[in-house]
Amino acid sequence: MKFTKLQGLGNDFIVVGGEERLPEHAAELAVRLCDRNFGIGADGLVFVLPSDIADYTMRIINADGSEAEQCGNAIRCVAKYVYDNALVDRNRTELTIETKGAGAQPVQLTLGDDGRVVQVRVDMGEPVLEGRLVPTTIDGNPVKDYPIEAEGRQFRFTAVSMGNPHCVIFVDDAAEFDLHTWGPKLETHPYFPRRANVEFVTVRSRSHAEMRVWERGAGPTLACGTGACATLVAAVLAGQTERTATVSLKGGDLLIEWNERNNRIYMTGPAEIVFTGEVPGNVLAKAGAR
Ligand SMILES: N[C@H](CCC[C@H](N)C(=O)O)C(=O)O
Repeated sequence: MKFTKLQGLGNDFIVVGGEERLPEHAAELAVRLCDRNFGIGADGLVFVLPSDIADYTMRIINADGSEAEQCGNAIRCVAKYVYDNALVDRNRTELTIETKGAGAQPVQLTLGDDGRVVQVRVDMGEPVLEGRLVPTTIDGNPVKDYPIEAEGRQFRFTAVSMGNPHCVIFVDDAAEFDLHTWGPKLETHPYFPRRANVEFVTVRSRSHAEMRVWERGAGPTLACGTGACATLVAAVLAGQTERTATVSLKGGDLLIEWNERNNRIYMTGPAEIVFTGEVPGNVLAKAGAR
């Protein structure tokens, strides 16, 4: 099985094209191939599949084998993958990528001098503050600055769905916060029936926030695109930033805009191909794949 390894701000993915549908062993494959010792190593395994409503469909499987509804850094990587590999008409720098959580998402490509994608602006759709995915309404109230307890420690969080669930918590110093202790405890908190991505945020100015993330199904990653979108939404709701701000992650910066006119979130950031390769049949067999 041929693959391409890509990364967006150090959030890294194994991207596989050429399949007609999601392989039945996708979860086992993700666990095996994302392993950083026994596999290729990545935060997730991404399949690029045909779509009836967009140029391509992206299916993202976390390193623990769970499928996510959406993934911001991966969608930028998929946009680069399909364009650089001429899987779309190369006269087009505006494409659409279908995701489980947000339908057909428009992406705008920025090309470098070599004619390859260097940056992608993604229409991430509207944030969801109410409803099904993440209980952003508890006792009928939108979950904004809401108390949550984990092993005797009290936090206050804002729940935002970007197609996938996010729990955003403001702390004094995100870069120094004990992510490894509190991230997993909050990821699996009973408030989140499908678990949640957990973002710890420090607002630095009206146009700049710093964020560290514990991702559902992947743990501490260097960057989370949907998490950066959720961070901006929570910071605007808290009156702490403007609707356009830079979110600084451990792996780098994303520009996030929450458009007041259409309520949609736009995320702009890089995507890079690291290497290509092929998984031999004996490794695939260990993951139960044919
Ligand atoms: N772990 C996430 C999926 C990847 C999201 C993140 N890598 C991004 O860039 O948005 C989830 O289970 O919802």
